Amino acid sequence: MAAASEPHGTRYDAIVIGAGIQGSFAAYHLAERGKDTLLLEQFLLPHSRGSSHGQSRIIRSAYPQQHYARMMPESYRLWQRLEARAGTRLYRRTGLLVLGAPGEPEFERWRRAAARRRGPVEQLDAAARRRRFPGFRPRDGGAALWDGAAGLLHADRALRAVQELFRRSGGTLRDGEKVLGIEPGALLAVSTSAGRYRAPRLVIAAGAWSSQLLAPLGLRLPLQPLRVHVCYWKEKVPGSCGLDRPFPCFLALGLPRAPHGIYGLPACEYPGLVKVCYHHGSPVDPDQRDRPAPGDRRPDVALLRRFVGCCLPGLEPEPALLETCLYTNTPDGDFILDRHPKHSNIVIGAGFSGHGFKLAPVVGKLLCELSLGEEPSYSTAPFSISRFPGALRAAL
Ligand SMILES: Cc1cc2nc3c(=O)[nH]c(=O)nc-3n(C[C@H](O)[C@H](O)[C@H](O)COP(=O)(O)OP(=O)(O)OC[C@H]3O[C@@H](n4cnc5c(N)ncnc54)[C@H](O)[C@@H]3O)c2cc1C
Ligand SMILES: O=C(O)[C@@H]1CCCCN1
Repeated sequence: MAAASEPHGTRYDAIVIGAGIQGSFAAYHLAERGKDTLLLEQFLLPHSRGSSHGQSRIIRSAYPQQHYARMMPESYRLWQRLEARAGTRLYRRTGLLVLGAPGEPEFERWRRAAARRRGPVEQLDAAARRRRFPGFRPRDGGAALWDGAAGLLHADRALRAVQELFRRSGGTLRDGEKVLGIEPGALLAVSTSAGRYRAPRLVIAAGAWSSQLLAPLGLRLPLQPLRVHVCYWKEKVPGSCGLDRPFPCFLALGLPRAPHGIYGLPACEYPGLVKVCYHHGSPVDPDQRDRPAPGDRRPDVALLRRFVGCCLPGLEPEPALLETCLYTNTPDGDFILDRHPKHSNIVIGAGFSGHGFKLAPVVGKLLCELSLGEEPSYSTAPFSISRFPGALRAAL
């Protein structure tokens, strides 16, 4: 059914704010369910100012938390379905090495989770790791897990594909249109820089900008936008660390000077350049992302130099390219997927804490189910707003 133009704003069945990967998947699921859906994006698409740009994101089943591991089989299936429908390749299998040290608490958490599930994640002894992956020279006495089905997702291409399918399912995508105000109610209203729209349900998936939209709705969530440096390192031997080489994605845990972990992916978006980054950043206003504070000496880049120099002998230990991206972190690193505590027809998807891309097909489905008032396919208890009592008090 086409959206109806009314004196108080064009009417839709659902409005989604934010055309990053989470909002785009939420909108796609709503449109697939026959809902006349409007997806609003403040920037002209494509853009690189949020969290979903670039050409590589890790996808893995290895997860220390059950609530994510349980969603991964369906997420892989939905990515496959998207590939088939869009007729484009989004997933490349590379495997994932999880590097750590026996007895180190974080690594043990991953190891116990892998053992409990008896799934696709196996232990790798030091000799096997050296033989199969000579490009890695981890610490003495180190240990490894191997997730053989893991790989990478082509992020920009995936975002384009899901937005295209959303449109093909009858959805309306309006970019370059910033949401300026939300009036709650049974039929809520959304005002933008270019118009006014009404709908009985709203999904807010505004990434690092979420707090700006939620504060006027009485909700103060502990969301911290972080500027993250994305560093690329040149192979010493051309072609040695590409997608077709025994150079998998990796995650190095429990490093004394890098408590949040260091990760990497084979050369993919730029020929000969391997992405190796620190899984953390510095607090930032998302509109000032590209203006680092004076005196910022990039301590993350310094620790990456040391890591590359000692553990990845096939790479030049100086970054060849540096880009920026945004994380939006919660204090516990878990997502927020919930209804607004006071306005139940407003659903929030936020705080993806640097690990949300792989799960976006399932996250979008959950946001769609929550906004349709249905029982979600997976328990959303770990993602609830009530785990932040301060936010609730402010809202009610
Ligand atoms: C460097 C980096 C590496 C990562 N690596 C991985 C990985 O390996 N694996 C993995 O699974 N995940 C990874 N992630 C995390 C993943 O990319 C994010 O969790 C995900 O992209 C978050 O998507 P989003 O839709 O919430 O946010 P965004 O992509 O930022 O989308 C939010 C959108 O809302 C729009 N918006 C905001 N306010 C308004 C408004 N008022 N009006 C209209 N539009 C608005 C914004 O412009 C933006 O486009 C990584 C992230 C980064 C930055
Ligand atoms: O979600 C992931 O798999 C990665 C892990 C390392 C940091 C970035 N995100």
